[in-house]
Amino acid sequence: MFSRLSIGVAQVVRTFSTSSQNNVKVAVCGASGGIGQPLSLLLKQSPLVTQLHLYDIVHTPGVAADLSHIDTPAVVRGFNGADNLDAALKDAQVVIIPAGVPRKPGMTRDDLFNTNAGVVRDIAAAISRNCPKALVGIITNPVNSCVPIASEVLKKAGCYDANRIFGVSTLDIVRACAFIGEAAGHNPLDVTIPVIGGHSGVTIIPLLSNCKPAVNFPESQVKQLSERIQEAGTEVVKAKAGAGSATLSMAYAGARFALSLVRAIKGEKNIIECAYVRSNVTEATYFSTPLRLGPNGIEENLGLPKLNAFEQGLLKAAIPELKTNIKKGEEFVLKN
Ligand SMILES: NC(=O)C1=CN([C@@H]2O[C@H](COP(=O)(O)OP(=O)(O)OC[C@H]3O[C@@H](n4cnc5c(N)ncnc54)[C@H](O)[C@@H]3O)[C@@H](O)[C@H]2O)C=CC1
Ligand SMILES: O=C([O-])CC(=O)C(=O)O
Repeated sequence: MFSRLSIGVAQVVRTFSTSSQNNVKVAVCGASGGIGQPLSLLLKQSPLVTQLHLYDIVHTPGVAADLSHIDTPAVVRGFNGADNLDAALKDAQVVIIPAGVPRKPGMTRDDLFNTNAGVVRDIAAAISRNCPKALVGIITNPVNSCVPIASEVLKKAGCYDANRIFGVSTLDIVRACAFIGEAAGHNPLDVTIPVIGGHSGVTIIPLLSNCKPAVNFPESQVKQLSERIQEAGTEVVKAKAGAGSATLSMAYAGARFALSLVRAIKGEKNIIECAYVRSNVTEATYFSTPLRLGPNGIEENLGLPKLNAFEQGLLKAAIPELKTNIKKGEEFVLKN
């Protein structure tokens, strides 16, 4: 069930040596939220994490006390309020950020910019002070703008390393595998597919032509599946009817991505994930493509997979939107 997450079942957890020299400290910023809590649970369940720091502006003492009673090796500490942000991040090797407000029906991800831009800016500034070498995964929306925001803040602080800053788009891949698995009659865990571009509407580019095992859907179904993957976040926002956006599937996807970073830090080879990163693959200066991960973040950007005519059309539609989103993030840091 958890094969994509690579987290241990109880037996694995119990046999894991806590004296491992490969300690990995992970910090979650926004740990008390709809994503933050189940994400922190999945990280606590993993034998790969040895220290788990939970930061939020509310409720972290309770979340940390609760999780700390789970019989796995990770030592859990809660950090509440802005005064404790620096301590939460001190020497973290992986920082995952689901802090900020989610969408309500009728909103776009870009409508979250005004609230969430400042949240990401302040956390990025704290990263520069306390853990400039951390691998950072940004979940907060709008991801397309928040990654440029964090990058500009780190540049200003003189510690920017493009290989270490990731926009987490793993949920798009998880959804693509689920929907294609269902449509093709495959176990979704056997499906792999790159989803490239960004993380909002038309900027999400699923590459069904690169799906493994290969799928042979009629054109109309390829279009319908691609649009469903692009609009899947909105599908959840509508179904939750005012109670927020995807949290549980995002926690699953976020844990998978965070644990891929942890495994890379521990020296595991050939870990490939798509993520939204600084890029020269297209005209957009940030773009998600498959990446080979290593202890220092991106080891190799595997570039643009081969696109068919339909997918080239999706790419063409995505670029102007991505450029606008990126510019908005960069200008925010210049002015604020
Ligand atoms: N990248 C992706 O694929 C996805 C991204 N998201 C985004 O993730 C974000 C969080 O979503 P939810 O967990 O559902 O929201 P939520 O409202 O349930 O939780 C957000 C948490 O962030 C905390 N927070 C707010 N300001 C903060 C600050 N300055 N410092 C630290 N913590 C702060 C809140 O106290 C709250 O606990 C949203 O922006 C949402 O749009 C959601 C789903 C998928
Ligand atoms: O749709 C949203 O607002 C949250 C999100 O990014 C997703 O579920 O993909």
